[in-house]
Amino acid sequence: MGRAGILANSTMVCAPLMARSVEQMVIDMQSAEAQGADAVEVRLDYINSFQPSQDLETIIRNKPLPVIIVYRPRWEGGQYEGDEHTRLEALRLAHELGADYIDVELKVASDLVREVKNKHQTGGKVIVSSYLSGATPSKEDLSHLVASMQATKADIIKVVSNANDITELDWIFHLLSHSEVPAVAYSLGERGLISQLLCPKFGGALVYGAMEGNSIPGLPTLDSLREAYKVENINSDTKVFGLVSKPVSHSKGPILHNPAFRHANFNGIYVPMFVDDLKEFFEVYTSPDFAGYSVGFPYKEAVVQFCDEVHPLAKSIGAVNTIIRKPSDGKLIGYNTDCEGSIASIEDALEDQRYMNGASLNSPLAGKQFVVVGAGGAGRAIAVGAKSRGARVIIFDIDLERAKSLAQVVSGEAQHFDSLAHFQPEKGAILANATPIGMHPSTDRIPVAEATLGNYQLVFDAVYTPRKTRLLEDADAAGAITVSGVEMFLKQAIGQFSLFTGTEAPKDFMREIVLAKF
Ligand SMILES: O=C1C[C@@](O)(C(=O)O)C[C@@H](O)[C@@H]1O
Repeated sequence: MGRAGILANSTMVCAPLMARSVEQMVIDMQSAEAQGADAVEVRLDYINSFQPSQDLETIIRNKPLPVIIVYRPRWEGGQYEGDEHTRLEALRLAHELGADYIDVELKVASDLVREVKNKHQTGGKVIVSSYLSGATPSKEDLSHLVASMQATKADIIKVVSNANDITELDWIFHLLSHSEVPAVAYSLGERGLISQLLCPKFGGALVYGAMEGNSIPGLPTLDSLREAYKVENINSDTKVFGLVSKPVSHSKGPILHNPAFRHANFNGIYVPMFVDDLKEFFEVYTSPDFAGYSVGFPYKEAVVQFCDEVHPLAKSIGAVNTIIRKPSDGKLIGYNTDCEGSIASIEDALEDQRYMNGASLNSPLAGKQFVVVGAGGAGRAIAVGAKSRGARVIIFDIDLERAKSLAQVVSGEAQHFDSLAHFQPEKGAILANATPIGMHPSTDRIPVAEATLGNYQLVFDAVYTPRKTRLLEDADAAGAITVSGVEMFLKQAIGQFSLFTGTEAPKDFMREIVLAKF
C-alpha cells in the first residue's frame, strides 16, 4: 500500500506501537509501513524488561520509517512506573542514537528540550505533549497551556483531550490552524473522531491510526485513514460534510460518500459527527468549511427547526435528512432525499415485475394499500412518498398520537403498533418497515406477524444492516418481492451527492461500492 501521487498536505499518518517485546516492535514497525503509515510511535513503556541501550539501538537500527520514541509514565496515562531519572535518561539516549522524534511530557520538558538540543546535533526533534484528563479546560486555560508548551522551544507541541461533546473540538481546529509551531491536537473517542480525521485540513503535523488487529480505543484505524478517508488528499480547501446522528459509528456513509467524492474529483470529506445537542452543535459549527450534513437517527424531525429554509417536499414530510450551507450567505437549507430513495426503490422492484406482465405506466403503487411501520423521520418520508403515488397509507407506531399526526398529513389511517400483530393486510399490499426492528445486533426480530407476510406483494425494510433482515428473509419465503434498505440507502445517498456537490452523482460507481462493501 503506502501513499502514492502528489500529496496535498504535510500531515504524517503515525501508527502507535505497543508491543511487549523489542522483537515484536521491529515486526510491527514493518507491518505499519506495509499498512500505509508514514511514521511509527514506539511506546517503550509497554516493552517488558526494557533494556535502554540495547533495545533502543535495535529499534533505531531497524526502523523502516521515522520513529517517535515515547516513554509514558503512569502520571500521564502511560505504563511506566519506575523512577524519573531512568526514564528521562532513556529519552536522552533515544535522541542521541538518532530517533527522529522523542516525545516528552510538558511537566518535564523545559530542561530536557534545551539540554538535548544543545548537546547532540542529531537532527532529531522534540515533541512536547500534554494529556488533558477530565473536562476540557476553558479557552483561557488552553491558551496558557499552549503558550507554556511553545515556551519550551519544542519542535512540535501535542495536546490530547477527551471531549465530552463535539462542540468542545473547536479549540483543536483553532490551535491546529493558528499554532506558531507545528502542532498535534486531537480528542479521543467517538465524539472526538472528527478532530483526528480533519487534522490534515487544519494543518496538524500528525494523525494517529491503529494497525489492523491492534485496535486502540478512541483512534481510527490506519486502514480507514488511508482507504475510506484518504487523509493524504485533504487540504485546507477540502469541504467537510458530516453525518449528524447519535449513535453514528454504524453508518456506512463514509465508505460510500468519500470514494464517490474522489471519483468525481470533488475536494470533500464525509465524516461521522456524534452530536448530543443539535442547538449547541449549530451554534458552534458555523464555519463555511462545514459545507453540509446528512442527518440520521434521531434528529431528522428535530433538525427542521435549525434550517433557515426547508425545501417544500421536506417541509411536507416534516423531516430533513440533508442540509446544505449556502456558500453565499451561510444559510442552512434542508432537504429530504429519503422520500425518493425509498419510493423509487419500491417502484423499481414492482416495475421490474410489471414490465414482465406488460402493464401500464402509472406508478405501480397507485391505489395499493401501503402499510408503514414507524412514524419517525424515515416513516414520514415513506408515507408522504407513497401518498404522492396514489397509495392508501396505514401507519403503525408505538406512539399512537405520532401515527395520527402523520396519518393526517397523508389522509391515511393510524393504528397502535400493538395491533399490527393481528392486522390482516389486503392481498397485494405493500409493507414498509421504518423502525430499527431487526437492525444489527437484534437481528432476529420482525415487526409483523409472520403468518400475514404471504398477503403482501412487496416487503421493504429501511434497515440496511444486515442487508437481508429477518423480515426480508421471511417475506421472501412467503413469496413476496423484497427490497432491502441498502437500495434506499444508495438512492438517498445519490440524492445527497448531487446536493453536496452541485453535480450529478456517479451512480454506477456508487452502486458498485455498495455491492462490494455492504
Ligand atoms: O437514513 C439515512 C441513513 C443515514 O442516517 C446513515 O446511517 O448514514 C444517513 C441519512 O442521511 C439517511 O437519510
